[in-house]
Amino acid sequence: MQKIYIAGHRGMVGGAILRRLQARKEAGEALELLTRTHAELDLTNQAAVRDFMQAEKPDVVILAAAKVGGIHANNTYPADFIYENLMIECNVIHQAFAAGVQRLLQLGSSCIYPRAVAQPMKEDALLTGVLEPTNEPYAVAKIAGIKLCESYNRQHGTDYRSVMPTNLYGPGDNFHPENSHVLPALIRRFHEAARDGLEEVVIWGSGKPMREFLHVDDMAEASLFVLELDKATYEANTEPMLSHINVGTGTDISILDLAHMVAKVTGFQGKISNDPSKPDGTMKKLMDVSRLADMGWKARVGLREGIEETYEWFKKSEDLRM
Ligand SMILES: NC(=O)C1=CN([C@@H]2O[C@H](COP(=O)(O)OP(=O)(O)OC[C@H]3O[C@@H](n4cnc5c(N)ncnc54)[C@H](OP(=O)(O)O)[C@@H]3O)[C@@H](O)[C@H]2O)C=CC1
Ligand SMILES: C[C@H]1O[C@H](OP(=O)(O)OP(=O)(O)OC[C@H]2O[C@@H](n3cnc4c(=O)[nH]c(N)nc43)[C@H](O)[C@@H]2O)[C@@H](O)[C@@H](O)C1=O
Repeated sequence: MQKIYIAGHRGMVGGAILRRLQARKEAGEALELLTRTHAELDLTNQAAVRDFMQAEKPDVVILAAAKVGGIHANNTYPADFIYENLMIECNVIHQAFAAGVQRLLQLGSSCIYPRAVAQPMKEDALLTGVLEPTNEPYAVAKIAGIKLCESYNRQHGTDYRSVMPTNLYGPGDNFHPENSHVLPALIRRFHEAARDGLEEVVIWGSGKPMREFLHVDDMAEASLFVLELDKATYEANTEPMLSHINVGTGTDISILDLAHMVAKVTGFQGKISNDPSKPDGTMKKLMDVSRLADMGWKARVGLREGIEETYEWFKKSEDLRM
């Protein structure tokens, strides 16, 4: 029996990972799935995390809990983003180690890479330049997460791995009008405009930035794929001080083209205009996904198909976190 703790199981990614593992358990795999809500266990509380890890002693930890948000939230609450994410990572990774956990997977983000860097971005672009200012505090915390895992591996011989997702979306996303990422924000805004017969929808910034979008089910599958690679394969495809693995689709789209796609899916037929007072952020951040592809994994869900599915979920869901 393998006991797996999924931190952040009520979030978009943690929820998708939990669903996959639950399905495997129902199919007969010997798994014990351990979860705690934020209210039951605040991961920024060191003593609470220590007590939990010591009491439960999981075999494997999946760290999908984090303070997460789009460009506006990152820019408006930088202290929350750096403090909470550093605390969560330090507590979960250190207390997992102290409780004897040998295997751990943590999720970072594509924003760890410098803002002006060769595209597509390879794993070895880490720490080669200046970060994008709109999310620098969050990115610094995510880089610390990678370095925590590498340091425990080097000093203590643990097997702690990191995946770096591109921009994610799908069922369970946060559809808050200001604090969410672009795709859920646009789904909600275009849906409401179509429903209310509005003539115009405004998108933030110039519409020119390019973004790469990965469906959360693909992300959950990739997370478990990396976690379950045998150690020799993982080590042959990474380096001790460059141990993270990019996860993405390898293709991107402009925000304006994305807006047109969401308009089509939601049935909005009016005008799309821009609000140049809002930040563009990084102009391009396309992942080089060859490390993962060489190990045998690639994304499956197409963007249009994924948006249609997410839109159906959005219309049915009563828990939109907004
Ligand atoms: N969404 C995206 O586009 C991307 C996400 N990622 C990374 O993927 C991971 C998962 O993100 P995603 O699923 O989208 O985020 P969500 O916001 O959907 O989920 C995060 C979860 O973490 C929980 N959480 C946050 N703070 C605490 C805390 N102090 N104690 C306990 N639980 C806490 C949240 O609970 P509650 O809501 O109750 O606070 C929530 O359930 C994160 O590491 C994120 O940085 C990386 C790239 C892109
Ligand atoms: C995943 C990644 O997410 C964040 O980075 P980001 O990619 O810049 O995030 P975003 O999804 O919020 O925006 C993408 C683009 O889209 C534009 N845009 C248009 N209209 C809306 C809109 O209505 N909402 C939002 N949020 N953006 C909009 C917006 O101006 C920007 O040009 C990081 O902070 C960090 O958290 C991180 O790692």
